Order: sequence, then C-alpha cells, then structure tokens
Amino acid sequence: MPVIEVANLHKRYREHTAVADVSFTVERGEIFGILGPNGAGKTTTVECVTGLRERDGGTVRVLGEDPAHGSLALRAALGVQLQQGRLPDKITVWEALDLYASFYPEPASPQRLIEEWGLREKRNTAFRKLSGGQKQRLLIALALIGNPKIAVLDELTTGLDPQARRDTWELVERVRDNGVTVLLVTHFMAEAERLCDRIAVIDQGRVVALDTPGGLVASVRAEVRIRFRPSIPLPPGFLESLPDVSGVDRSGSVITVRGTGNLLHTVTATLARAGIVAEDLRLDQTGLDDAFVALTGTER
Ligand SMILES: Nc1ncnc2c1ncn2[C@@H]1O[C@H](COP(=O)(O)OP(=O)(O)OP(=O)(O)O)[C@@H](O)[C@H]1O
Repeated sequence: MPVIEVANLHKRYREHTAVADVSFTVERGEIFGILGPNGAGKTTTVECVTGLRERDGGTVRVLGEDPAHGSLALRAALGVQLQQGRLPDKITVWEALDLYASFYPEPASPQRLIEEWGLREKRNTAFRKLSGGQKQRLLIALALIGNPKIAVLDELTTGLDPQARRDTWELVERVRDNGVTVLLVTHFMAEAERLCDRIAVIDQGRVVALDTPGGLVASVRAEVRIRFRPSIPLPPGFLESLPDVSGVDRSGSVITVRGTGNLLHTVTATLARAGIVAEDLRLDQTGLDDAFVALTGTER
C-alpha cells in the first residue's frame, strides 16, 4: 500500500509555474528519490507533500490524509529534515533533541538518538561548533525524534566531504532498516544510485522518468565504450565494419570503440581470432549520470 500518493500536483509562484504536473506514489519501506536539475521543482514538491506549502492543484495523500489540513497524528508521522540555518547557533545537541522531543506526543528518547547517531561526545556542544557531518547527523536525528513513519530528507549531503557523505548514506540505510519510509531529494547521482529503490526524475516541474536506478539506466540505450591498447597495431578498418560498432577513435596507442548491444563480445572475439591481445581493457557503461543527461538534457 502506498504511504504517499501524489497526483497531478501543480504549484505556481505568482506567474511562475514551479510544479506543472507531478505524479508518483511511494510504497511503505522504500527509499524513494527525487532527482532533478536546479530549479526543477523538487523542494516545492516535497514541501507540498509535507504540508509546509499549499498547492494550487492536484491531490496529495500521505498515510491516507491530505497534508494541507493534516491531523496532529499525521504531523507526528512525518519527520522533516530542517535546513541547517533553521537551528540557533548556540543550541546544544542535547537541548535541540530535548526541545524537539517536547513537540511530539510519543517522542523517541533523545538519549538513544544521541547514541545511535554517534553524537555522545558532542551532546553539550553548540550547533555552530559542530562539523558539517555532525550537524547533518543532528538534523537527521531531529527528523526522527517524533518516531516518524516517513522521513523527508532534502539535500542532506550537500556540502559534506566524500567520507562524511558515505557515512551519512549508511545512516539513511539504517533509518530505512528501522522501518521508516524515506523520501529523499538529491542532486547527487551516486547518492541516488546507492540509496534509492526508485527514483522520480523531475525536470521543469514534470516527472520525465520514474524507475529503479537500473531501470533508468537501461531505458537510455546509450553507447558503450571499450578502451584498450592492442598488442600490435590494428590494420585500418579492422573493427569499423563489425556489427554493433558505431565508431573507432585512435589516440596514440589507445583505441576507443563506441557502439551498442553486445559490443564487448564482438570486439574481444574479433581480436582473439586475429591473435591480438587487448591490454588495459576498460569498459565504460552508461551510468545514472548519462541517463540523467539524456532525460533532462542537463549536465551535472
Ligand atoms: N518561495 C518562492 N517564491 C518564488 N519562486 C520560488 C519560490 N521557491 C521556489 N521558487 C522557484 O520555483 C522553481 C522551483 O524551485 P524548487 O526550489 O522547488 O526547485 P528545486 O528543484 O528544489 O531546485 P534546487 O535543486 O535548486 O534546490 C524555481 O524556479 C524557483 O526559483
């Protein structure tokens, strides 16, 4: 059963349409990603889902209720990650969790969250003195203080270094493993690929694709590239006429073959028959990055 249902969502800011027509459903226990270029309407969409922003059209149901006039129970069931700037500089880790716990009828234990999110040594440290990763962990812990069924995390690893980003991914997986459905807005392909069960790609206020990361990549039948150094120079035209090959480039001793389908097998079998060894062979396959560019026409 879906826990979030969005149908034909529409939102304008004066004459500017931020969300033209967005529909998707999120199943219980999923990590569902919303991916898109800057200004695509991602944040506006999740703000409408959480009831923080009024929509102009369409329907939204979260756990069966309309978040625009949702009950207190619905608000408690939704954990929303705050933007960093929304916490006072001087509030300590402990004070923030204790304060937020007081807003909810059945909060999680601040002590337990401090332990779980590795903040024990920082419990009396002011927010502004935390590192980027520690701030992020506190913000996620705050999103979980009400024991939510759904956590909405918007750009949670922006500004983090690669290690802190990876650590945060593990924590998000732990949130899901604890039974919480996660709605994740992200800019990062690697993050979407690693974490999300399904992804809606939003561009100019519309869903242009919705699939698993693997499904999105497969839907874009982009080229495969093989790079290698042949053990002896290749005769001109040796690979060009093979099926599946769309082009061959030479750069010094390195050959790059572009094509589709079963390109790797075609090329390696042909080389083997001619007794040529392909040294330093590398296969570049389409990743989510390429799929994103193909779907939105936007370079990341
Ligand atoms: N409060 C607002 N008032 C007017 N226009 C807004 C407001 N918030 C967003 N917009 C505009 O609506 C469009 C969608 O914005 P939104 O923040 O939803 O996109 P986004 O996909 O989250 O972008 P980003 O990745 O840059 O955060 C943008 O053109 C933005 O400038």
